[in-house]
Amino acid sequence: MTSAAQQPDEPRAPGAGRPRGPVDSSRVPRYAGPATFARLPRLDEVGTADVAVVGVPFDTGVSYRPGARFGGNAIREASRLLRPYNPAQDASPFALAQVADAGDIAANPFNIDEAVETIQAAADDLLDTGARLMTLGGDHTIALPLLRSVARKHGPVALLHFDAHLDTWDTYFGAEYTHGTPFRRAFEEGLLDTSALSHVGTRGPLYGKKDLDDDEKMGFGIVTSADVMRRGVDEVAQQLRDRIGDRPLYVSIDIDVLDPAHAPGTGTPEAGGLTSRELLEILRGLAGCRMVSADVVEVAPAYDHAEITSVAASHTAYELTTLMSRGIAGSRAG
Ligand SMILES: N=C(N)NCCCC(=O)O
Ligand SMILES: [Zn+2]
Ligand SMILES: [Zn+2]
Repeated sequence: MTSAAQQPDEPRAPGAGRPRGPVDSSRVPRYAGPATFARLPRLDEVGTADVAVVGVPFDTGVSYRPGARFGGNAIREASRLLRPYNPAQDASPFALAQVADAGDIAANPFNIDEAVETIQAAADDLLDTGARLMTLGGDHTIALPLLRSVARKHGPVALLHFDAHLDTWDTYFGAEYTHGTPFRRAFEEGLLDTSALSHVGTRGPLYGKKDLDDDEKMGFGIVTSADVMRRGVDEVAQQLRDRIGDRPLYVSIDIDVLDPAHAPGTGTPEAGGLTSRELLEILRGLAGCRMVSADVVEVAPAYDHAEITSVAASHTAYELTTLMSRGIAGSRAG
């Protein structure tokens, strides 16, 4: 049996009342009960949310190790230890806005085209309620339908892409929808504001120099993993903020942006990555940007140890959620 502290309150009318926060971990042990993100209420318990945390258990687009279909639930499990006040941003994200767990999108694992359509339709439905999305992947293929959905609402968006990889390749085995190609498709479809596209944490071997030439022609700027080390997180965050300005911003975080020491549980690991401390600090430096939705992808728990990767991913999603909640509270205050 669950305790009273886990029972839903009365449903919250759209836009009304105080946000319902997480289960109180001083009353109900944090390891008890179902694992929603940060022990927040389910979306159906609160009716409507300012930020909807949604899982996309889909990994049919991978080119190497499979298993990111289990990433969302691993992040939810690891997120049991998150607490309601975020000192690094001096904010209580779940009090500033209603954040709720919208469950998983049921994407067809045997048909990528159909899965991409299903993911977009589900994202459209959530965005149409007025929510911003905090998506827990899934492999990086899912960024394409998410960007389609966000661009349908906001027009072409600024993109901040944290990843070891460019993910602007053309095709694999002739396939257009894969985890290495979402941002080329998004560029071709006009979903991106090409004056504000950045990769952060890029590193590792490529197929050829042309990969970089193509990427630059699409408008991307690159802050490599070594750049972050040499220049430091504050300068990097400042440069990113300047580039983004007040454009609607989509943030896509492939957990393999972290060094394999910080994120072993992923499908295409590359040496020489960011530390989790660097990633979290750069994200905190984005306060004030108009982040309209975000994803954390490529967590593959089968290769993880001691939840290293899913803990890092849960804190990453927590910082992103805090940024969105602060933005929502700020725009409410006028
Ligand atoms: N999006 C991720 N994680 N990886 C893309 C790697 C593509 C490749 O195998 O070359
Ligand atoms: Zn990657
Ligand atoms: Zn990626």
